[in-house]
Amino acid sequence: MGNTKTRPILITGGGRRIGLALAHHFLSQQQPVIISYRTLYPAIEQLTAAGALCIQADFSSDEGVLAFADIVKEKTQGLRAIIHNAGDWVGEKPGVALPDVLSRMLQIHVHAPYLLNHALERLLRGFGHAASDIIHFTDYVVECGSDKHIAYAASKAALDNMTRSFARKLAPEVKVNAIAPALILFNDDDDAEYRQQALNKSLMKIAPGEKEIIDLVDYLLTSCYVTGRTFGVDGGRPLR
Ligand SMILES: NC(=O)C1=CN([C@@H]2O[C@H](COP(=O)(O)OP(=O)(O)OC[C@H]3O[C@@H](n4cnc5c(N)ncnc54)[C@H](OP(=O)(O)O)[C@@H]3O)[C@@H](O)[C@H]2O)C=CC1
Ligand SMILES: Nc1nc2c(c(=O)[nH]1)N=C([C@H](O)[C@@H](O)CO)CN2
Repeated sequence: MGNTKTRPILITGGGRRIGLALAHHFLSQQQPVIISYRTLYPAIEQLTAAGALCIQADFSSDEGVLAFADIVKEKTQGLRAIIHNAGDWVGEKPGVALPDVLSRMLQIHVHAPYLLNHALERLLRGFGHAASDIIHFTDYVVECGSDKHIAYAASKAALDNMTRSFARKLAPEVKVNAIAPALILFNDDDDAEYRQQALNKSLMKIAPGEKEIIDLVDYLLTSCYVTGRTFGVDGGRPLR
């Protein structure tokens, strides 16, 4: 099996919000962490000081994704897990070219996870039954679509489907699951009217914050049986 505490957990987009919270969570448990970051936030220096290996990467091209994978392979012989947190929430808006929206959404939510899972497969294998994990962060809208984020929803739906494909490919050494959040965190520029509208879309009427995701990630990492599944973290939104 190997000591899972020696193999790092790789988190893409670890420089802010959910990815950053996950990185600090694992570091607090003496679990080694590798993160990708695009923007050099102050948080990156803090993560480095806390012991994380922070690798700059822009996944807007396949070359950028594969270059990142090459660096990861130089830095470690094994991975405990890959958490595909990096994502971009872009809607269809006047003045924004539709081909650019579609390719940008597919690049970060489909190309990056697809290429990284293949490129890093070797680092996940060889440690025994259910010894490694891949977790895809999708979205509640995979179930129902979105009239304002069509390309985003389609790209997350592709990522959801890849969860089952990679689960078939990598079992039983590697479990592959998805987490499909609805509102978890607001963005700083969300105004009061938007915030109230968003809260009213679920039964629970809260934006729960990062811990809701962290707790589910912890569960998935401890399972020896669950794979190929998507877990909604959506406050009962489908029932509204
Ligand atoms: N927050 C929420 O309520 C919800 C979140 N989710 C999903 O959960 C995940 C985390 O959400 P959240 O923390 O809010 O995400 P954020 O949008 O706050 O951050 C996303 C991260 O991904 C990185 N990233 C985006 N595009 C690229 C790229 N082309 N190359 C490299 N890195 C990139 C960003 O880097 P940089 O900071 O440099 O731009 C950032 O670190 C995402 O996949 C999101 O889709 C799903 C539903 C709801
Ligand atoms: N990469 C991101 N994806 C998403 C975000 C975000 O801030 N960054 N936010 C949402 C919304 O919270 C949405 O779930 C509200 O209904 C979706 N995806």
